[in-house]
Amino acid sequence: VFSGKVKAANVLASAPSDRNLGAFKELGCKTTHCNSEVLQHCTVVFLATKPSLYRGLPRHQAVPAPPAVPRDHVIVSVAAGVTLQILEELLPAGTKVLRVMPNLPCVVQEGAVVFARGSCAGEQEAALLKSLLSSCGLCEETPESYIDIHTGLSGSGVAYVYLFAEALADGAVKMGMPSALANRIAAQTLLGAAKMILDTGEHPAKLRTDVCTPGGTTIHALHELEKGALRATVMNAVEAATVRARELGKR
Ligand SMILES: NC(=O)C1=CN([C@@H]2O[C@H](COP(=O)(O)OP(=O)(O)OC[C@H]3O[C@@H](n4cnc5c(N)ncnc54)[C@H](OP(=O)(O)O)[C@@H]3O)[C@@H](O)[C@H]2O)C=CC1
Ligand SMILES: O=C(O)[C@@H]1CCC=N1
Repeated sequence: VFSGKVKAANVLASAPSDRNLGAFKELGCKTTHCNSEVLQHCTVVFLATKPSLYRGLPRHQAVPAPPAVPRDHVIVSVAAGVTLQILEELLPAGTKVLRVMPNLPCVVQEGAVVFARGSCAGEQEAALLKSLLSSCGLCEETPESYIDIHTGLSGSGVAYVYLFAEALADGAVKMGMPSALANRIAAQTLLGAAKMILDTGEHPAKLRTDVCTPGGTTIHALHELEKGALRATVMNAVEAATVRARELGKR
């Protein structure tokens, strides 16, 4: 909607309450509390409920679809861990289904999204989804096995980055800088560092070395981060979220 690729008036969002629907209304999207209305009016349907909702559902009933999901519909799930196999078991046979893992910065069109397609979804559905989601940022089709890893790296990863941003700013506050300024500078530091990786194509280790003046400030700071095992801790975090995503997929 933000990119202009989809007209807000052509979007119909459904949820039991108005908790999240207000944001859709503000954008000019239509809303309902009746899921089957979405199936009636829309051919591309995103399932964005919590993964736990899929657990224990009887086969072929993930979508209350009287009488079934029509053959021209494309169903896209964003639920962490919920596999294509589970989705295909839950949906009527022959349903074109794709599985996506987005991350929060999609809302500012700087997201990182990967997706994989089910056995009945072809090139056409993959191209449609890629075209829609490319407006949210980087969007790649990958083997399904990468989706849980992407969840640990990026879906959840933005939260680790926020924690790091908060810690950077807190360090500056400790040293006497006002919090609002420290937060803005911490965010710009992350943005600039990320842009350098993407624009130069350099490995982060090379760029990090470039910042380290011999005997200077950075190497003293990096020594502290190594003593705190920052790298091993972050690797453990990615692993923990990936393992959890795999658990969420178990029925
Ligand atoms: N948060 C994130 O950064 C990311 C989340 N995800 C995935 O997105 C999904 C949603 O997570 P999140 O946005 O955090 O959770 P939210 O609770 O904000 O959103 C879930 C929505 O599902 C609605 N809902 C619940 N039951 C039904 C139902 N039977 N039919 C239709 N809608 C229903 C809820 O309605 P109501 O508003 O009435 O409660 C709510 O609006 C999860 O599967 C998660 O794994 C994936 C990537 C990133
Ligand atoms: O925490 C979660 O389970 C979801 C999936 C990725 C980001 N948030």
